[in-house]
Amino acid sequence: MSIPVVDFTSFKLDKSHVSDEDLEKLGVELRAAFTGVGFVYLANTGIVQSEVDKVMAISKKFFLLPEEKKRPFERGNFANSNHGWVSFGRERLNPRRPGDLKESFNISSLCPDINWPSDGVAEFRETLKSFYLRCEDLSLRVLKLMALSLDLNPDVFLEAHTCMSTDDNATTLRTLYYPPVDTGCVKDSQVRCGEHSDYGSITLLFQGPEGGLQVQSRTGTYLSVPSIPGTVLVNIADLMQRWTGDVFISAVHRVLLPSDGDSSSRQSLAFFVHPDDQAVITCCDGSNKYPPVKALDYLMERFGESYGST
Ligand SMILES: O=C(O)CCC(=O)C(=O)O
Ligand SMILES: [Fe+2]
Repeated sequence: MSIPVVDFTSFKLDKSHVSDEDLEKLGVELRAAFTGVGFVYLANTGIVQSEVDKVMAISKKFFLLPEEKKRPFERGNFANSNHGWVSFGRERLNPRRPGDLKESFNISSLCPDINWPSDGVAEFRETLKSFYLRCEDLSLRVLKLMALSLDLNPDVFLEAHTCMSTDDNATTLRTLYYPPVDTGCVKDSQVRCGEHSDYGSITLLFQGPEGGLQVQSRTGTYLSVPSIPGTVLVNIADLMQRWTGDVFISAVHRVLLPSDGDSSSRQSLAFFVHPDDQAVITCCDGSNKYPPVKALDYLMERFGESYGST
């Protein structure tokens, strides 16, 4: 089993016309990926590598700032409870392991009066905001294709994602930084990013050239997921698996330690798409396999597991 690459040219960003035939073709390809391994690489989406590189470069500049410059932006200091900087080791995506060897910054609010890092990273705000909006655009295209691919009303997922980029929707652009690993300080079973599946509807993922991501296949073995420049990795998250009555698969993934002697850092960007806070997620095939759940209630429960509190 491997992760397919799908050519998204016919529905790329900024394209206003797409034929029904092209939509159907893309739907069939996405369906095969999402019912199989749960991950797909999209090529030619309109989001180009130079945009990704720019976001990674300004992010790295932020992460390398002295701690006192980052502290004021810590997650917990904002009205939006998930927005902000998450310090090194703070999060455990697999609660059975020690804290992940990474730090991150969550952009969960685009509210105009929010305080952004600017000292030494003047372009941080504009670069991340515009990347957020590009990812939002692409996600809506993917959500439409997913509904079509299941022969559902093409708006069934879109109707539950009408408030992205407002405080009534938890969608988050997260920039991640994995510093060089100091093997002398690594705790037993500690890794860069513990085994987990994502919480929301879908995730767009961009890895730096280092790669390192691994995805668990249906048979339980882990596949290496290299970085393919110019592509966007898209994966199904848990609430979408539940929404589709387990038709689309939310696969477990992780990032282990680099090999001995590898002292490189690693970066990635994840755009976690969530339904609107008040959206009630009910199995779209009418199966009632899972009881209806409000998107925000579901998310809060999951955050409680990865941060050790709600
Ligand atoms: O850094 C990566 O490549 C993966 C990160 C991830 O899976 C996550 O933050 O949910
Ligand atoms: Fe993840």
